[in-house]
Amino acid sequence: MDSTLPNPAAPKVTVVGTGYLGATHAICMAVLGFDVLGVDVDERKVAQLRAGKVPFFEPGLPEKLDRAMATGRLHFTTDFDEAAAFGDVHFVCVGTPQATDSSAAELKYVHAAFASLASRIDRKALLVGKSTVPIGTAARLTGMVQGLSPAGPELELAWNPEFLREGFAVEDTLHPDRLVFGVASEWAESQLRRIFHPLLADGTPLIVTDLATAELVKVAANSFLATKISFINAMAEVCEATGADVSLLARALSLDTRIGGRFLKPGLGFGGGCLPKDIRAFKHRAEELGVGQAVRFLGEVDSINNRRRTRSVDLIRELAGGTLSGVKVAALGAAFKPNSDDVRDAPALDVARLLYLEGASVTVYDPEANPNAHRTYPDLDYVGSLAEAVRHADVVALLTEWDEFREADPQDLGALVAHRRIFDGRHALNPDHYTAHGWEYRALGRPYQPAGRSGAVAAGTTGHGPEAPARTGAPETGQEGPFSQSH
Ligand SMILES: NC(=O)C1=CN([C@@H]2O[C@H](COP(=O)(O)OP(=O)(O)OC[C@H]3O[C@@H](n4cnc5c(N)ncnc54)[C@H](O)[C@@H]3O)[C@@H](O)[C@H]2O)C=CC1
Ligand SMILES: O=C(O)[C@H]1O[C@H](OP(=O)(O)OP(=O)(O)OC[C@H]2O[C@@H](n3ccc(=O)[nH]c3=O)[C@H](O)[C@@H]2O)[C@H](O)[C@@H](O)[C@@H]1O
Repeated sequence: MDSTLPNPAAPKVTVVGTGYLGATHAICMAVLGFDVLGVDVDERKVAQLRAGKVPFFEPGLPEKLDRAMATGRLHFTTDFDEAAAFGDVHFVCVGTPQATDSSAAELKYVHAAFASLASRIDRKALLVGKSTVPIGTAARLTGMVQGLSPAGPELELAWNPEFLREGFAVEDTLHPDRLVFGVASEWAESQLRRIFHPLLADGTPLIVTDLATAELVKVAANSFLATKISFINAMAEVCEATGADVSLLARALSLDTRIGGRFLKPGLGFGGGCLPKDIRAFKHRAEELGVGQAVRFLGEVDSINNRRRTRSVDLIRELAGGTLSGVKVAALGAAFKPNSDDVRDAPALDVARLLYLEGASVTVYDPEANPNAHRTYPDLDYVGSLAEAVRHADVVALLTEWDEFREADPQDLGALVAHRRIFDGRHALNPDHYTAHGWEYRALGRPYQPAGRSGAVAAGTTGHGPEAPARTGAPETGQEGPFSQSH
């Protein structure tokens, strides 16, 4: 597929909501050859995008934005009149965060975006939801938009859920594992086939289904991923009670090709703007539908995940000698995962906050997320380098597994700290490297390793740390083992 050639037959598309998902979608659509108009209510964001700047950290996206802007096919606006007149296919990518007063999804942005478009569209057109929504939303929106639009039933609705991962957003958009079209008519399907033709021609598997199934595929996928992570973290709890080692357990499990190693990495658990709120909203919606029992386990998945955060604080307190009061902790990482500046429901930042609330003096360093973290928790101390963070630290806590932390030299770090004590919240380090340099090492679900002693297993068999290539030994071709970065 040559994605640089303009496609004269391509419809013009608008993308409403230019956050993590929408900006990526708009930019990639332009790269694929479409004329694209990105629309947002946030004037600052639109101004940044117009100036050729991606408003968040996403590897590879700035280069794609440059390329798309250079073609003259990509524009941004806050004007819905312009958006309604621009094209005949409109993608909606606005946020669906957790409601402030319940575990349900907040749908007011989705309603506003669909209403803003529908009330202005007076001809045959397709509105395509990409936001993650509770099952039944698309059917309800269909009635709403057709009632609002001068075009009436000529205005159709489809759902095209998105599965991209932050940190890999460009790759996942241009080379997705699958496409899902939730449609109510052949015409809607044909429009989506036209738009996604470059990816379909590339062999991307396609599932065409009804609106409800498309909505459900998305929340079911995120629920499965969250459950897999909480499963291994539940095993970590059992390991903590028995002296077993969850790292080796995960490795052994992952070698069963039916289980696989992806999303089986133990540690601080899942966060971000999607998995936590999506499992809660799904459970809430299932209860409304009278099938709450079917997904009751998602409450347990959530609880296991949250317990990892408080357990991390316990281990850091133990490392500090029993109290956190007045203890200087270097918190390495704030983002919910590496290669992202997103701190929404970030386990790392949550642990830093809990340590601070217990009286620790917490110094946070994240290579990209400091500004977002500072906006979220201004009380914590933020510094601009790893060295500044660890200087005079009583305990170092690795909370997000950025390469910079994985690759740090334990001897160099040791020269800066007050005490050589490290908590590895992401199973990202080789314990033996640290203990050999006089560090006390603690990790969730692993036996205690005092300074100067090797672990229960020889380095190299654990698959830990930078020495173990991410994919080595992974049982599924092209997939990561449980010890690699959480892709
Ligand atoms: N972030 C991700 O990696 C993925 C997100 N999703 C889903 O996509 C949706 C969006 O998520 P994010 O991009 O992360 O959220 P975000 O918060 O980064 O972006 C949402 C954008 O929508 C804009 N917006 C709000 N109301 C609007 C309106 N009425 N008209 C126009 N723009 C409006 C906001 O100003 C913001 O720029 C959510 O439903 C999420 O669950 C799905 C897959 C991946
Ligand atoms: O709906 C969404 O927005 C997206 O949510 C997740 O993507 P994302 O949140 O970007 O990040 P993940 O790579 O899934 O990681 C989520 C969290 O799980 C943690 N994780 C991941 C894998 C693992 O083995 N262990 C683990 O603790 C990560 O550290 C991170 O905090 C899904 O992977 C995407 O398919 C989906 O589109």
